Amino acid sequence: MNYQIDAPGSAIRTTVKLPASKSISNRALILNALSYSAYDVENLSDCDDTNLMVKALNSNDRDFNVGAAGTTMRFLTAFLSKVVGEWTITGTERMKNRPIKVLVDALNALGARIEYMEKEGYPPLRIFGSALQGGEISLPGNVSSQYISAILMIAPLTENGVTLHLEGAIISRPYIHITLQLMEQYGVRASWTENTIKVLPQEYKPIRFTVESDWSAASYWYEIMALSKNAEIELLGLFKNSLQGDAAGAKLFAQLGVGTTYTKRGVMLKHTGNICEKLVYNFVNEPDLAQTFVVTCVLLNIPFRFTGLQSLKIKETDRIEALKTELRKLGYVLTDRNDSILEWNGERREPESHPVIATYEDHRMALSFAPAALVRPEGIEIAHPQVVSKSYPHYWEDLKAAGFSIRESAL
Ligand SMILES: O=C(O)C1=C[C@@H](OP(=O)(O)O)[C@@H](O)[C@H](O)C1
Ligand SMILES: C=C(OP(=O)(O)O)C(=O)O
Repeated sequence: MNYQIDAPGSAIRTTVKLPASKSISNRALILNALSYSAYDVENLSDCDDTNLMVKALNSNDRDFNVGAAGTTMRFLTAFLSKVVGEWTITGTERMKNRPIKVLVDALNALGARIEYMEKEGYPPLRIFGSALQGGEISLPGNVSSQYISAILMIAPLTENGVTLHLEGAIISRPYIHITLQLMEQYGVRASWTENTIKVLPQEYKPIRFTVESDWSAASYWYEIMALSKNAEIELLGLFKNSLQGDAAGAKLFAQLGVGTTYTKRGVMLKHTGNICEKLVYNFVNEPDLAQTFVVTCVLLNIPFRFTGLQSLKIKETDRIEALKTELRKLGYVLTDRNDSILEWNGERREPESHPVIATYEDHRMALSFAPAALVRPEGIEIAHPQVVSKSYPHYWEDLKAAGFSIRESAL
């Protein structure tokens, strides 16, 4: 099934209840389990990745399938390695090609026993859970921060605590901060100096915890605002002092003419008319925002140079290739370099007469391309639109409520 999406017939005036952050939801679920909390996490995300975590933590099975959920795969691997028993964990075909060696090596060095069931370095895994010794180890910080978050959350429950020396550049750093801040809210302190994070043996304390709205999901509404001539959009449940690194999207969108006013219940977006001539930015701290800004910039005809994109190659799909291929269909020629830089200097070619945007089982492809309907008189057709459920299940309903027309079309 495809969706044909067309722009609203009149000005957009909408208030959106965003999904809750899946990053925070999945951490809170692990910390709730580790603190033996009797409270439910409030305002938990209803997205696939969080539902998969809930299902795994509440099941009596020994074999887990976490689908396409990266955080669920990585966090559960660490969690299960200290739960006595024998477990297996697998996921989608793509998940079986997303590397996990750095995490497995690190956990094994801390006393775990984890084996590969198929390909060395990749899921599925067999985990022989037991009490963990902990200790002092080095691991690369430049592949995925999720490995680091996964280890940190179980670190206080090891016999000797854990000291992590992070080698190389540290990518997705704000996600490590989210982990440490949530651990602190659950009563555990860690120290982070330069490239070393140290967690002593400690106990978690159960707390009542409410998840904030998802700043990554908010970015698609900022994109809609940037591409609209006349719109007023209110996004509920977002705060200036967010735990999420993707809150940085608000400042960056200011360069694309979108102003943010913080209110008691969220943010109001307004047009400012101040638009940069070229956008240059390093996305190493906010990799999930890259697709939003790439698509917004080309559609606004703003050349860009985006660096720090190295982790995009191992996400739900190779996002650098996916962006290049799909934007080419719309007539934009992007170039990439060193697997980490994506640029557009304004080069165009003849667009396809009836492009269909492929989504590669990547929610962010559908989420970031749908707003293109606002600048294309013929609208935009998106393949496999159901992929959005990975992080934002009610996206299409929210777009309809804002006035977009969304019709099913056959493949
Ligand atoms: O810890 C997290 O919640 C996440 C960390 C990031 O991954 P990497 O650390 O692999 O870049 C991000 O892309 C992902 O969507 C969520
Ligand atoms: C990369 C993402 O998720 P994950 O790595 O958790 O699958 C994402 O949501 O963009």
